[in-house]
Amino acid sequence: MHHFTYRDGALHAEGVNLVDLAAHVGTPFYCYSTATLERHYRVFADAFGGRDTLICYSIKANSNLSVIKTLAQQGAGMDVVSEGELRRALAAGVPPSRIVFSGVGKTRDEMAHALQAGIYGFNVESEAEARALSAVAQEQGRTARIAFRINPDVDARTHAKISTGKAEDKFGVPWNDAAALYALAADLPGLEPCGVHMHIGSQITDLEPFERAFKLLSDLVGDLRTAGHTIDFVNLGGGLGVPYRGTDDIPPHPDDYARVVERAAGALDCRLLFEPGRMIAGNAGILVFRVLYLKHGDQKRFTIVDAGMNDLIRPTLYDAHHDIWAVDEARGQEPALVQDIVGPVCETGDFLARDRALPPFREGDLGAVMTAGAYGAVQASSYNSRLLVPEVIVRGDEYAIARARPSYEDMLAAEHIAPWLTPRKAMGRA
Ligand SMILES: Cc1ncc(COP(=O)(O)O)c(C=O)c1O
Ligand SMILES: N[C@@H](CCCC[NH3+])C(=O)O
Repeated sequence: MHHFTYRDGALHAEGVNLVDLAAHVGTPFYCYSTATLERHYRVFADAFGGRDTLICYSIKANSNLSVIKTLAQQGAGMDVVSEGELRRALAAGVPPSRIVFSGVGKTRDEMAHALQAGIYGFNVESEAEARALSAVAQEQGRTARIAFRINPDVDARTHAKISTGKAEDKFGVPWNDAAALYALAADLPGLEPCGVHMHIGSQITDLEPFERAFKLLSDLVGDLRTAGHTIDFVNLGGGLGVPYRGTDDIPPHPDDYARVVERAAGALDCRLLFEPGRMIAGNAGILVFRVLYLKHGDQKRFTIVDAGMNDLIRPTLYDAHHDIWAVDEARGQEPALVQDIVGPVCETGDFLARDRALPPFREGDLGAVMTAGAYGAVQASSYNSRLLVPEVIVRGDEYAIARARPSYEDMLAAEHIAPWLTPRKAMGRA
């Protein structure tokens, strides 16, 4: 459920009319709903009511500081994958004790920074990383709480590019190596192997892979405890899918997901950590565009809009489907036309929708790409020297520009022409 609805003939984000917002901010822009962010966090948290949980919102899905702070105020911890994300979480006032650090390629500097900050723990993805973290912790005289990320070789039945728990994926350590790695970590100075982590992929719409993976993880915890390790938390990662096609592809409800967790890991007597990203932010954001031109090719009708693959790369990268709505309600009720919605970027793959029956947009119309709150703005670029897309957050009738569109001056000021390219003044030599 989200808070983007039609009122008085125009699409609103909560109480804010998107026609007015577009006039103030200019298009394209992302728009986030506070109420949806809060609701999704609550639905997820409430599914585990009564349990000792730490829900670490996965910042990579949407790392806007206002989004992070909105969730932190609900009690969310954060899952970060870089020093940049760690700094964002800290800047938004998230207590370090609620932050976990994931990722296959943490640098020693990043580890040092996170250790100094006093984070809850590290998800460690290789023996080499465990050794590096041990060395960094020793230098600082600190102890790093760690969970090895276990690769269970389970097919998450999602898009190949966002599946992370198969043996051929770069993530985690092989299931069969786990016992030896925990034994090693227990011997290495500066490490406290006290958790187990797993994250099998993203946009998962089927509970069965979760069930299989969590069961394996639970068995592993039993084995590790028998081997003498104190395991006080299990981190079940994120991955729960969201509906991208209106009401056609409703993924499992967090309550059903919670039942799977309970069945597989409920008896473990330890803290449960989660790292949901998309499930919290996906439906809380839209990308608003304006139609520039209409063009009828030999075979197709193209609606050329001012948002492109640099602003939202998911359709290009994963052939992802996003619903597209007209901001003008009346336009949305006219008979649909099959068309491609394409951006201005000079790439054939620059499209937001292909061969889709959509409203008969006209020049100047506003449209909204739905379910764009996760992996949207964070994956935007300035390809074709287009200005990085701004982000707006709404709460009730209020809105705030949470990240402003840079100016062309900002864009040019970030670069320096190599000195040898600027002709030197004549030195007065004969
Ligand atoms: C380690 C880890 N945790 C959590 C997430 C968040 O996943 P999702 O947005 O699908 O919930 C990801 C991304 O897939 C991840 O790599
Ligand atoms: N970027 C992907 C999700 C990646 C998940 C990261 N572990 C998407 O847009 O669907």
